Amino acid sequence: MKRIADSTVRRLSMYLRYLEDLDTQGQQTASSDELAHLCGTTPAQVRKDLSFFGSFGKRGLGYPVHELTAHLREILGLEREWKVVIVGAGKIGAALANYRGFRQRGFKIVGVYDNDPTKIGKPWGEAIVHDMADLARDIQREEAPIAVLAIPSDDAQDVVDRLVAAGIRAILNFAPAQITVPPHVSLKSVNMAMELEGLSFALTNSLASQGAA
Ligand SMILES: NC(=O)c1ccc[n+]([C@@H]2O[C@H](COP(=O)([O-])OP(=O)(O)OC[C@H]3O[C@@H](n4cnc5c(N)ncnc54)[C@H](O)[C@@H]3O)[C@@H](O)[C@H]2O)c1
Repeated sequence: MKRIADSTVRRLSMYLRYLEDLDTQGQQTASSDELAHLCGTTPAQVRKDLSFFGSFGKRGLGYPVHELTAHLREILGLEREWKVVIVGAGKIGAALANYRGFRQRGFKIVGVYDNDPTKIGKPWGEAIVHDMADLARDIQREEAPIAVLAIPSDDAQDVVDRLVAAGIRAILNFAPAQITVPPHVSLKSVNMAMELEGLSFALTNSLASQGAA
């Protein structure tokens, strides 16, 4: 498998969302111009991104919406269900566990874990909070490949090491900590403050360019 940049994968997810909408509306084809316009990129970028994965669409006719939707779902590995465990039954963990969009897109939360004795065994939304002591056993029994980490930074690396030892292959990390994982494990860290800094940059530069005009 060729190494595909994260930015390309993010755009594929975005193309997929718009294509699903177009498919639901019964639209048969979509041009690279249309996809670029919907996704805030350029037609050349759309063609380049999609050309990584073979030749879709015919020149002048655009991309077949239904077929490309199916291809993108396959490329992104969304043809199957992925089991997910959440570590940290706090505010972020609760928001994630209650988000129905994950289930709709094929991510099934199979367990929520915490080390707080006042939370363990208590109902938590539709789930029950499990003891960290059961984490490794449950991951192996469920064959869950994905973990979401929603605990404070202090223990983040220790918990990641436990997750990796238990067989987890991909981690979505919310803790603002520098985490390391072995090469066979994929790690994505979410940082809302960095996203806000991106917006701050965009605002600052658009204000600067308005001022310069
Ligand atoms: N990525 C972002 O943009 C973003 C935004 C807000 C918060 N955060 C971070 O997300 C994390 C969770 O935030 P929160 O507001 O949900 O915190 P919270 O205090 O509400 O919940 C944290 C939970 O983790 C549990 N916990 C602590 N240590 C544990 C361990 N070793 N094993 C298992 N469970 C453990 C606690 O008992 C608690 O239930 C924090 O690291 C926070 O800084 C990230």
